[in-house]
Amino acid sequence: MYAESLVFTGGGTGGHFFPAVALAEGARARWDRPITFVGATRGIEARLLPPGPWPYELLDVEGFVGRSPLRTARAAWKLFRAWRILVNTWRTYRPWAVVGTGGYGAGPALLAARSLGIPYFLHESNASPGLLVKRLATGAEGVWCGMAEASAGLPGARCVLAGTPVREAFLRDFQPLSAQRPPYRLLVLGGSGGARALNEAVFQAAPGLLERFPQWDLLHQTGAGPFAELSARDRHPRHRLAPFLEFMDRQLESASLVVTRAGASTCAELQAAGRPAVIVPMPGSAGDHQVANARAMEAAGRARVVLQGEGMHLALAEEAARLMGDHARLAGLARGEPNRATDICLDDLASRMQNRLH
Ligand SMILES: CC(=O)N[C@H]1[C@@H](OP(=O)(O)OP(=O)(O)OC[C@H]2O[C@@H](n3ccc(=O)[nH]c3=O)[C@H](O)[C@@H]2O)O[C@H](CO)[C@@H](O)[C@@H]1O
Repeated sequence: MYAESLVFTGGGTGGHFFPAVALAEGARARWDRPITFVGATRGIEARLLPPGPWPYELLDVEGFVGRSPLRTARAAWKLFRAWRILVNTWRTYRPWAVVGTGGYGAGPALLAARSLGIPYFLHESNASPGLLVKRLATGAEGVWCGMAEASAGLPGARCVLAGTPVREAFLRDFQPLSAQRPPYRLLVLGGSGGARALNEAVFQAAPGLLERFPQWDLLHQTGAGPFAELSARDRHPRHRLAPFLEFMDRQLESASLVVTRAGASTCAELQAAGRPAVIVPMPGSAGDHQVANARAMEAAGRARVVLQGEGMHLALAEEAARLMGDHARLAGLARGEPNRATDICLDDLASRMQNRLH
């Protein structure tokens, strides 16, 4: 399945997996070349790849960041084992190129590509690059950056400012906010794994908001972990819960206001769909990139930012109420913009691969 194929690798979290899906969808639309995926058995990709259109291989690897010395050693051993599996296969069935979007799921394939001299490309969504991208950037044919700031952390790399690719379903016109009719939808997103602190704040803020705004309902994505416990708790009759949402393009389209974390893909999707947001960035993300993402959305007039901390449910309720009660203010934050990131990345890939032939 690998011979002459374009391999996509990235995962662990949705923020690393979905940009790989977006790029693979773009590549499928452009070229005839076989596409394969490599990911991790414990990443979100293990749940979302089957029964998709692409052949894939899942390897037993885990993350390094923030682990004890013992777990770091175990992660290193697993990475070595997975790398060896791919190197052995790829010596015979050599891929054409490898595209990695980061996360621990991308480690084995990118390292195997480097060992065998297979051209590889990287995508970094965040303002401050992740561990894997930092280590592998100088040997990459191209490093596609979601944000201009990322290139400062990647000296010597061939960086291209691309933005963060979104899936095909987001590359279309979205119904404008002005066409919506009641009931209006407040959508809460905690990122691919959910966000416990945000869940708590929403549970505290929701009853007051829903009482005050009878034309609104609330759909709250909790994350798979907290879902069962939260489902057992008392809540307002118009406060619905879901562990994970499929078809995010449609979920955003039917929302009038989104309360969310600031993962790079979520920000790119909000922008593509043109939906206003109140963003509560995850504190302590690497290099504080979520705060940077959230501030960039605010500076572009697409969102309001509430920082996590004591009493944040009050600030969140106040900010949400201000928007829910004033459609003109809400519409002012609905600034859609088509996403061109996939084309920028794949144009670069095509030209670099072409140059290698000459
Ligand atoms: C805890 C952690 O490591 N978080 C990181 C992770 O977050 P996370 O995985 O939450 O990142 P993003 O917000 O970038 O992406 C989430 C993706 O999952 C999709 N989705 C989410 C929820 C859902 O119910 N259904 C669904 O399809 C979204 O549409 C989006 O495509 O990657 C981001 C991008 O590198 C980083 O900025 C975050 O700091």
